[in-house]
Amino acid sequence: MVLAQLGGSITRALQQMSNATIIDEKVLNDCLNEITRALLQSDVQFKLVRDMQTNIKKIVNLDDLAAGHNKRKIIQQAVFNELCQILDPGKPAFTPKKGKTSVVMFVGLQGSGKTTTCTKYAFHHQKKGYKPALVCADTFRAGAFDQLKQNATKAKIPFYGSYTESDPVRIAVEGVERFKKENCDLIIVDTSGRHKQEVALFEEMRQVSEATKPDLVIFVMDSSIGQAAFDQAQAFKQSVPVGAVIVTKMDGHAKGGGALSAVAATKSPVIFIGTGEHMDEFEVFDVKPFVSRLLGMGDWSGFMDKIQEVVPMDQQPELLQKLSEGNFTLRIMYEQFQNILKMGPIGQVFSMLPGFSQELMPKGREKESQTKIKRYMTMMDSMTNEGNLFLKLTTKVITELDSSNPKLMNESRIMRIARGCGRPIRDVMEMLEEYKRLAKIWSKMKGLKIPKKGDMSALSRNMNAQHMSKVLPPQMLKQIGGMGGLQSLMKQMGSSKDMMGMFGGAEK
Ligand SMILES: Nc1nc2c(ncn2[C@@H]2O[C@H](COP(=O)(O)OP(=O)(O)OP(=O)(O)O)[C@@H](O)[C@H]2O)c(=O)[nH]1
Repeated sequence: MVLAQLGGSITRALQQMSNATIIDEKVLNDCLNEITRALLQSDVQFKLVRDMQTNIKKIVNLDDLAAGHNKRKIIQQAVFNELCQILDPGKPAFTPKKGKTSVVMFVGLQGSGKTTTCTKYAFHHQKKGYKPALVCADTFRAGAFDQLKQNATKAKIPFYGSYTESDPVRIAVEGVERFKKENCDLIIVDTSGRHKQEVALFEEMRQVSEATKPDLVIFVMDSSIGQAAFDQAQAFKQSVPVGAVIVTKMDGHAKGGGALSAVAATKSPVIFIGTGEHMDEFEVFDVKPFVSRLLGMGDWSGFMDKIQEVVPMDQQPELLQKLSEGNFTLRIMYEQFQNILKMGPIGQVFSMLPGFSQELMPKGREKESQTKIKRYMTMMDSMTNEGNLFLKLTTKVITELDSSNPKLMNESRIMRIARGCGRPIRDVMEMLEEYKRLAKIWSKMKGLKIPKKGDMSALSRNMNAQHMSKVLPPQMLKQIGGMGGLQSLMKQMGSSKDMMGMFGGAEK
């Protein structure tokens, strides 16, 4: 996944350095060399890496380190600042306004994912209430119009193009005019690509740009182009006024460091990344959370957003209430499993937690745990649900799924469940053991203060390190630096709403 290896290497270099008893110039240099190597291997341009190393050396004061301050944090902060600096050109990209016509032109080499990305970009804005439209000014590649037409039809986005007209400028102008009349507020022009940077391509791009006067030109770059990224991005910038970058195929094996180089070359921010072939495999790109995840520092706000995305708002207060009562039922476990499956790759979600790098969750393991979750859910489907009584207390009916007393799961019930789902008895027992383990963890949440509006971010605000340490997997807790590390982390976090508060000094 996205630069995971780089993040892992940097985290290891920092770890090694903070293990050293005395931090002198040599130890610092070793650490920086290690980080430099990792960046170069990830295809970040040589000059950028060299400048970064010089800057860090200027910033990091060895006397501070010797005085016993948190060495790892000081260097990590410096690396964080430098990477943010590279990725943040200092001015935001143009953002289209709803109800006011904007023209956005896409440029990039053939196969970079330009056409796919145009549709993703249109679809993203459509979901936000914009009225987008697509114009296919790619007359170079046979089939380009059909591809755009197909994508646009799928997303129900109006499109314009021609099978016969060979002049891209004419098509672009006609398309933009048509959609202006139709009051579209986001007109996206897809242009031709070439296999390599050619004079003809740049000339065509320049003409389309002059004729349509785009508010924004987006340079689309394939993340796997490696060290060529800087030069390629610069060549495009010299022909048209590139104002933003979208890096595609970040889901592949690409090292991804080229993205950093492209920003430096175009002095334009990365605004989205493409993470798959499908329409919604498209993520807004934010510098600080990205770098933070890269360095294993976590992205608390991203994590909370992810949770809010999957636990429907109306279920949140109820869930919190139950947890605060220490009432963790099998049904809650079932619902949480459902949520975990909805969250997407677990490694990706965990990488948002501080101290946990994505590299730690090997791909195979991820699949394994998803399969296990699904297996547990199948078994739970054989448990008594509504209408099928488990216990009848005087006023309340409790089903197996709603019980929080595992002792009531006797042998005959276990045998019935195993028969019902066609799994061996030991599997059902394993699932119940897992439930007991989780129930024990969550019982520690008893007494948690429930915020009035009951949202998940408020939950984390009220969590103290004690609560948190009991919920985190032991391996993760160890990574953060045990209870002490967690306490200081939470203190630094202040408000978990914005984990970046932790990096207060990172603000420029
Ligand atoms: N895995 C993955 N594939 C992608 C992504 N973006 C685009 N692709 C694929 O990359 C291939 C090329 O994408 P296109 O959109 O056709 O490329 P293009 O740059 O428009 O090519 P031209 O129109 O010839 O200039 C297609 O197979 C896309 O499905 C991405 O983020 N991840």
